[in-house]
Amino acid sequence: MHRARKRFGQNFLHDAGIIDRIVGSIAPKPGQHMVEIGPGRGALTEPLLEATGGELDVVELDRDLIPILKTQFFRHENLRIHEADALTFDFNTLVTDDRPLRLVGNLPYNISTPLMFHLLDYSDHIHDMHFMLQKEVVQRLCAAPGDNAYGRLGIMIQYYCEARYLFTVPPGAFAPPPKVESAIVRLNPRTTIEYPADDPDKLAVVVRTAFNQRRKTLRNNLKPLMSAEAIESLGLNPGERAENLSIRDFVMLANHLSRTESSA
Ligand SMILES: C[S@@+](CC[C@H](N)C(=O)[O-])C[C@H]1O[C@@H](n2cnc3c(N)ncnc32)[C@H](O)[C@@H]1O
Repeated sequence: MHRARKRFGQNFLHDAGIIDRIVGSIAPKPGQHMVEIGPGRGALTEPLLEATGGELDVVELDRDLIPILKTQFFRHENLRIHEADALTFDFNTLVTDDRPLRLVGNLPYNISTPLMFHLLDYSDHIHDMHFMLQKEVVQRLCAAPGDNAYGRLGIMIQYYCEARYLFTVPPGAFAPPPKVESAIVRLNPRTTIEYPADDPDKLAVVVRTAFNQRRKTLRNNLKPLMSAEAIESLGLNPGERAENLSIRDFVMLANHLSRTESSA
């Protein structure tokens, strides 16, 4: 018998109603290229295989789960089991035709943020991603300017993806139950970025610096990068706080930084 491992963030789904609701929101169809990250003991794998007509890629790190999955799904010859760390896995190796990937995962909470950033590298090949995450993380991913949860994570992810909070999942849906509530998020990589940054790395720097001390103004937080006059010249109020700026505002600040640095 496989014992749930804390190290791998193993909280297995066992509530049939919640599993149905998750798969219903994903709405997988035959012929689509679904990929599940962290299949665990197969709670989502089974209905995903059923919906796609038997084709699925899964990426699982815990090597003790691999033989269990192989035994459980031995009839499914189009289930491809990859024993790998999703954080370093090259998702391009799964792209073998013109079908975009649809990613699904009840993710270990400790890897969720780095994993989402890793997956952004493949966004050209991804149609959508549905993840179960800690509720607070989903709130941050989907937050709008002015929300308490609005900050670095939401801005950087929403720059690349549309993010939607689908629903909350209580701890009792898992065995063992986690200490916190969870939620399902849908991320759709944008086909075109409305306000592109000249250099996305500069956008990351500006956002990080602007939120350095949340209660402080742009004038104060951005001092190491630009003057209050420069902020004003972009039509922004230096007395404003970062939490009230739109993604477009951050892009303007980042582009100002790239342009002044390249002309210096
Ligand atoms: C929260 S459990 C979910 C299991 C199953 N999908 C479910 O819903 O019951 C997370 C799963 O991700 C796996 N995992 C943890 N870290 C991983 C990583 N870096 N790469 C791939 N899988 C990982 C764990 O072993 C576990 O099976």
